[in-house]
Amino acid sequence: CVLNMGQVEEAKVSCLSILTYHRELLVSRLRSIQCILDNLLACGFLCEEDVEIVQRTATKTDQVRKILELVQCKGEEACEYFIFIIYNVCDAYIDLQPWLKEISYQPSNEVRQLKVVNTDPISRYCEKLRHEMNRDSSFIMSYGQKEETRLENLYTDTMMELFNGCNESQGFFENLDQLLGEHAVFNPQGEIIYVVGDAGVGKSILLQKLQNLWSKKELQTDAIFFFKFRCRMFSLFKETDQISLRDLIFKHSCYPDHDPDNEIFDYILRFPEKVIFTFDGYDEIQEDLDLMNVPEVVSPEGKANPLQLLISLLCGKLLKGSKKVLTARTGIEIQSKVIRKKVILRGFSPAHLKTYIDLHFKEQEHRELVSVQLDASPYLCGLCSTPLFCWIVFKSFRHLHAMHDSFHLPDTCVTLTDIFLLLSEVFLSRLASPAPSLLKKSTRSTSETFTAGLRPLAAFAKLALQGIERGSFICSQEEISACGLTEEDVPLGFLRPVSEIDASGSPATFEFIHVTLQSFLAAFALVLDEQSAASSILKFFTECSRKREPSCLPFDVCICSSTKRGEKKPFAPNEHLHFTNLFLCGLLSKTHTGLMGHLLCPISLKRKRALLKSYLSTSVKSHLHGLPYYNGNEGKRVHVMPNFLWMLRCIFETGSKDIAKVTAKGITAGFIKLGYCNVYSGDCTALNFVLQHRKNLLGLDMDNNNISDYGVKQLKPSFCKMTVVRLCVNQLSDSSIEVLAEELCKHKVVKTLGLYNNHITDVGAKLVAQIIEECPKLRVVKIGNNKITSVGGRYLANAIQKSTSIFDVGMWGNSIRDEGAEEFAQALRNHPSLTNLSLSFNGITSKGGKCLAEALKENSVLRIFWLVQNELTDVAAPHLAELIKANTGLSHLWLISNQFTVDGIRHLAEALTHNTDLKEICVKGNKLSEEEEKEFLSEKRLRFH
Ligand SMILES: Nc1ncnc2c1ncn2[C@@H]1O[C@H](COP(=O)(O)OP(=O)(O)OP(=O)(O)O)[C@@H](O)[C@H]1O
Repeated sequence: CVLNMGQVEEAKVSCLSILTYHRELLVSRLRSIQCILDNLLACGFLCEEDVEIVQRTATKTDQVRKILELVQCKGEEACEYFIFIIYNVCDAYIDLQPWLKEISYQPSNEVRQLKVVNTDPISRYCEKLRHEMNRDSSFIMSYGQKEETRLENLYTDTMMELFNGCNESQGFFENLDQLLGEHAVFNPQGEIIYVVGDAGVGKSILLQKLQNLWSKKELQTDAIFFFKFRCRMFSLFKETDQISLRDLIFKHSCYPDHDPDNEIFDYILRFPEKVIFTFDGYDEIQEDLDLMNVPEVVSPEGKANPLQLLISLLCGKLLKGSKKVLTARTGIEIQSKVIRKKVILRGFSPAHLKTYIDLHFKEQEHRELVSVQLDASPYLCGLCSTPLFCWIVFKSFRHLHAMHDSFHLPDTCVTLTDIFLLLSEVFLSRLASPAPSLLKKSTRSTSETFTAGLRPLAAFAKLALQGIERGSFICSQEEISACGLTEEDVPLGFLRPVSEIDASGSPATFEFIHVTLQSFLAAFALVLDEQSAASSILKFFTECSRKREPSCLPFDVCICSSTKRGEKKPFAPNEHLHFTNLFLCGLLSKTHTGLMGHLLCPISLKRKRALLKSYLSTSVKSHLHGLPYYNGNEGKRVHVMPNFLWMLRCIFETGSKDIAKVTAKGITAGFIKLGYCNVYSGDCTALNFVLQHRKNLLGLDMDNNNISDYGVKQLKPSFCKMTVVRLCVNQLSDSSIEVLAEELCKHKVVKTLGLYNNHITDVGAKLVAQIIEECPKLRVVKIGNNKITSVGGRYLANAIQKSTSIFDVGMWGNSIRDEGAEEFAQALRNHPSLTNLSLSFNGITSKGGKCLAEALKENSVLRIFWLVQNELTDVAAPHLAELIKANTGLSHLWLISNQFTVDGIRHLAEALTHNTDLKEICVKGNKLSEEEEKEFLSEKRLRFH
């Protein structure tokens, strides 16, 4: 080995003297003594007796001293091997790696021949973690335990949309590695990587994929520990339970088998950045906030209630710097200051759905059959963009095929209730003897399957309801038996064992395979229950309609708590209750009277249906009446709340035209704002179901949702009434614009069309141009941040030129460049109505700028012109100056972030002296120094800030 210490000139220094020279450092920094001893012993440098002597030494530092003494006694070879162990097992000797660098250590060829076995507790623990993680994450649960599918055979990417602290979309992740990295961090002080999404959108599977990649060392991260927790586990502890962070990690995640000196935990405390935590399902914690009255935990050694430990971890009071991914259902808000980055899962895109079909169905014939049926039903496609629903639908296809030899879903319009009924039918059909394989025909109809399975179904339903009422998603063996379920019933598929807390080997607790299934079964229990008063079916409606403050994480000090003390389950999210209500509506719908009539007494069924109908009609009326209306430019407007969406979903699920009519009539405003309401494509069918009964025209703002092309297709029949169509930030592609062009041009009532931040290309731009040309009332078109080039720019400019109504056009963030700018210049010459135009972020250079400026001299209507962040230079300045001098009536000119220098700006400033109409030119972010800007201080209309 080579010692490079400056004073010694590239000379070979013996390892023995290195050990002498650096003795002090080694004594203070060397940990994991056992691994050194094991290897020295295995290679014969030490004998058993030596090892015993070391072990008998009292303190760690003395042990190191003893080892150094021994190896130095044994000679140069032993000393070299000693250093080689440190070099080889770098994880365990992380503190000594800089030292190895400092001495420029390179192992000699001789020592390389010797074997080093990593017996370091930390490394062994990491291996165990990876091994267990791999075992636990390799399969996706399927129907019952027997039919598990390998994760890699079914996992399909989903859309992961990024958001900043102001909840503005920042685009999409391309791969999972980006989740943990620095990409899209909007708050470096925040500790939580917050992943939210609707029920069944794939939050747990995303974490599972992350775990699986890490276990195979395929995740780009240097984290060596990974602890996964499900938040529902924290509900299992008693209020009085106190545990330490060590117990939380070791006893409830993965236990270290060999760690006599507690090195692993020490290491975790010292290097929290080496740790990844995933906490799945924050919405499932049902604890009372009062717990948080206990003092905050900050000591890693102290004991505390597990929930409090969780909060301390999440806030960074414990293990600050560790990576923490927290998932929750949409709607659970936590304060931005603890969030590091935020991701919203959007489910399968059409391309993902195609991949998923291919993974799910091996036979080409089946793939085609499924695709054809999906293509025929945008509603079904919308449902299938949620992976859970997609999985059930596809499983049902399979089941139908196996049982009835058919490959068709029963109805063209499938509701969520239908989907969960299908799933239950599949489970219950297991009770029957397998269908004769040759004939492949099932002798049982759906109602026969349900009637035959009524006993276990009712028992599962009761169990589910009890859980929902208690706010618990886990049930014990006793509860299962108490509901009348037998050992044979459990494997039917509704339940699965909870593995994490399986201490004795046999799982003592179970959970429903999915919370949404539990909600469905709870609704079933409400319908089937003939003991309680009929009105008890409405109990969750009452609970959901109770006014709540927005839910907030109970982060004691660092996160707001908007709830009153003492209220039971103050922050308990009620989405599963909403789902229960929704399924109740479905089960009591007219469509399912036939089936339900077999399962409970017809009089009782009739009473429940009538009760539900009358409740819904009354409550929708009072809900609409109570909404805050205000007057805007477009007349009476209303901004509806997410609860309204749930109401729409319920109404659709009932299939009742009467209630839909009542609702349509109750919307007295001419403009509904449904922005940021988490509307997904499937909701559009519900909306359309109601809107088709509306007589008057309506403006609809659905910006910032997740509607996608499927949603637009479902809204098709409603566009005839729409004066305002706002679908900005909604994942729309050109096929949506096709639908819009067809409908809007047919009815010609549209005044505002909002489409910014979608995926529209030149093909869509041509269709928007058609809408502009053919709709004489259209005033506002926002089509910024799409993928339009000069080709699409030309279509749009031509259409604008012909329109006499168009007033405001937003075209920012495309790439129409100079060619497009020239077309717009043509359109602007003498345009009679266009008052506000944005061509910002469009790659326009001075050439395009010149054309625009010249054309605008012949325009006296345009007031506000945006050319922000283009490539205009001083070359364009004289032309803009001419325009300014022409005094056309332009009042605001935005030239932020172009490439003007002081010379160019001088032209503009001089021109301004000839103009009285221009209120301001904003030239912030051009190429002027602060010193240069001072020259223009006297011209207040030239703004640099
Ligand atoms: N990326 C994916 N690829 C393939 N299948 C998926 C994917 N994501 C989800 N699924 C399917 O959907 C089911 C439900 O997903 P998951 O449990 O992850 O949803 P979730 O968002 O955690 O729902 P919840 O909020 O209700 O707990 C999975 O069991 C799986 O069958």
